[in-house]
Amino acid sequence: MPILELKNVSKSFGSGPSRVDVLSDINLSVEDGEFVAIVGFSGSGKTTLINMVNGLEFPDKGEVLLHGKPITGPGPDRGVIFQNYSLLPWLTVYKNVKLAVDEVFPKMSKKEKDQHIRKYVEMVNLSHAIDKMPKELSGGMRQRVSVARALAMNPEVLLMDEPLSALDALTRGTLQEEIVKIWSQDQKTAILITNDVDEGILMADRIIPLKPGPKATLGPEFKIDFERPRDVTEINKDPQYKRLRNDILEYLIEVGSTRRQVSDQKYILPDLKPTMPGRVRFGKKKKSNKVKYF
Ligand SMILES: Nc1ncnc2c1ncn2[C@@H]1O[C@H](COP(=O)(O)OP(=O)(O)OP(=O)(O)O)[C@@H](O)[C@H]1O
Repeated sequence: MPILELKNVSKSFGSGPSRVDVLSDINLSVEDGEFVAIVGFSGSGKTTLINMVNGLEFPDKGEVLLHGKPITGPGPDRGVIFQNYSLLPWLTVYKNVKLAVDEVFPKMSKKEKDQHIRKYVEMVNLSHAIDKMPKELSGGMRQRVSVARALAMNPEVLLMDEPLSALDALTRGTLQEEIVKIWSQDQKTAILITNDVDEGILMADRIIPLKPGPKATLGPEFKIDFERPRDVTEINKDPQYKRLRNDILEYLIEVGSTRRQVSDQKYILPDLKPTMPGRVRFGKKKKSNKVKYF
């Protein structure tokens, strides 16, 4: 059974003339341990989609199921990393992580808890800053704390809503690497919301475009089967990577322009920036380096 399923999900906001039909007929099935990226235009409904998985929003139609049961609210089985860090400014790095750990593991001994917190802070390379306040940290460091906090809760599913989009390319590359490393070590299931096709290709097993709304729905999936750990330099040189990237972008641009003809809503295209400099390697190893198309 898939760990997560969205079945015929539709979601609107408001009523009467101000009603916005954001998502329509969304179907998604995610297997345990998979890394899925949902890529789409700004304003197409990506956050609404992830909020339903997180239990912050509920579908008007259809159902969102975790282990076959409807999601009724947020829970420790799902860890979320947002774009805007969401750290408590009056707590140190250690205490920001501890707050989450206290909530999820109330029975853990003081010593175990301390080791647990330090392990995750170490995992994101922030041991040297463990007693610093958020205001003393750079954007990338703050986002690392968010990653450590989400992972220290040991969720089954890691939900990431454009977690790296505010960061510079180098920090972004390093954090992409760290997230994939931890995902592969801890065998988590991960859902990444991004507007960056390259990020999806480097990190995920599958990319699913969200067609822009109104009534946005999921498009055909693109299987990403590059060998892991993924070497950015090697991938950048691979003609299959270029083909795959072009196919996804072309698809997004095509559905974007079709939708614009039937809607006056404005969309911002996903990132079309050049690929990052080759420095990092991504995730666990896979047998084949063939790219599959569906
Ligand atoms: N609580 C709400 N009430 C009314 N409208 C909403 C609400 N939440 C989202 N919307 C609308 O739903 C649409 C999709 O928003 P959403 O934030 O899900 O898009 P997104 O793809 O995540 O955008 P971005 O990439 O810019 O973050 C937008 O038109 C937004 O104004």
